[in-house]
Amino acid sequence: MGKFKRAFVIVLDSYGIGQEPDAADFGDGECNTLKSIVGSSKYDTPNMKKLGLFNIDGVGCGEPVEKPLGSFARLRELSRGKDTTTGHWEIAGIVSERPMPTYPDGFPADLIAKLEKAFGKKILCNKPYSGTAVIHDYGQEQEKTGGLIVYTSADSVFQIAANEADVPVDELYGYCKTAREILQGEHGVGRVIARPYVGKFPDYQRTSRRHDFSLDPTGDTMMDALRRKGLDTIGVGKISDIFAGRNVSRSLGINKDNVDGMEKTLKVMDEDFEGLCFVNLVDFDMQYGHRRDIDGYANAATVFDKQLGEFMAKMRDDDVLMITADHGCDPGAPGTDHTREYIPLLIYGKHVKEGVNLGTYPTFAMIGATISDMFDCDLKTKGESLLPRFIQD
Ligand SMILES: O=P(O)(O)O[C@@H]1C[C@H](O)[C@@H](CO)O1
Ligand SMILES: [Mn+2]
Ligand SMILES: [Mn+2]
Repeated sequence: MGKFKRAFVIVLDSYGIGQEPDAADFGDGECNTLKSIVGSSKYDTPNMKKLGLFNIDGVGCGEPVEKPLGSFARLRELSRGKDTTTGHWEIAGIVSERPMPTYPDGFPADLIAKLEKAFGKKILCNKPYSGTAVIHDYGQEQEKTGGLIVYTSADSVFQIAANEADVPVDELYGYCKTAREILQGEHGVGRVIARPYVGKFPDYQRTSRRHDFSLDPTGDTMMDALRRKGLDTIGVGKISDIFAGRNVSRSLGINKDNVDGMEKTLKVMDEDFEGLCFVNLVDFDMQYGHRRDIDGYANAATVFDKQLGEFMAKMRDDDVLMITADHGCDPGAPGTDHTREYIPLLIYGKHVKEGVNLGTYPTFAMIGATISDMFDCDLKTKGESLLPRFIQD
């Protein structure tokens, strides 16, 4: 066994650090999620700062520290997408050369007809929409007609929203599974997402029983490589959903919120597993990024940073921590969609050199390649291992 026994990879969903050179191809101009939240009075992340967050190439905000505790890098996305599935798959090693289908004008009529027949229900809306606005605007029609609210975004997603009082969650999951089977090939959207909500007009509330039904990963992932050697691959939050469950040896399930996700992760630290603990903290994106709530996002970053302090204090000598993201969702940008941004990579542990600026790399898959290298596995990926550059001899 090499120097590392447990690798914790924590994805702060949508925590981008500045627009990528090809941001305009994705409809984005100047954008920088980190810069937007650093400006808020709610933002205070001493631990991320100590690790070297503001020492990363081009972050363009915050104060760099003299002696960062971690090694750090800026990663570019090679895949042609700026969504959660594409981003997590690339972190794990897969570069998606072809963009997944998106529907800026809604889903085609013949596809809607096929889905309505399969559901036995009417489809309402069928437009790109913000998920909180769509239930406000269509919730009454949903109650009156018993139809299903279908909507999308700039991402490759097919989202179904319904009031739990009319459509029990398990029934909603059933419709999503049916849609997943139909939405393949040319219409193989990255995710079908169940969006249950409760309440009466105009006070609807989305519940935490969101569930993402992803496409099967289209290439080799770091979980596949680690499982080929019988190592553990634990998922916290929606990691298992994002990879359609493939080679996630144990899933701790959807988090109630980020605090719950970090509490679960802190508990995993008491276990003697060997391999990867892969964590997604989605509130940054879902609760604040898409809602363009700068102070909310900044406060979530501050709350996470406190739990990060607990995590760092609890690490063992043969642990390694990587903190990263999967795309941007700049709360200071126009609209409500993701933004095409570089992601940060902070690496910390007893066997990790302090203060090494690893620079900028062309793909998120550097992470998957590095994890595979740490455990002497054989991941097939375009990423290259950063291990030789930061490992403490
Ligand atoms: O329902 P909302 O507006 O939160 O949907 C967002 C848009 C993204 O495509 C989806 C997955 O991140 O969440
Ligand atoms: Mn995401
Ligand atoms: Mn999102």
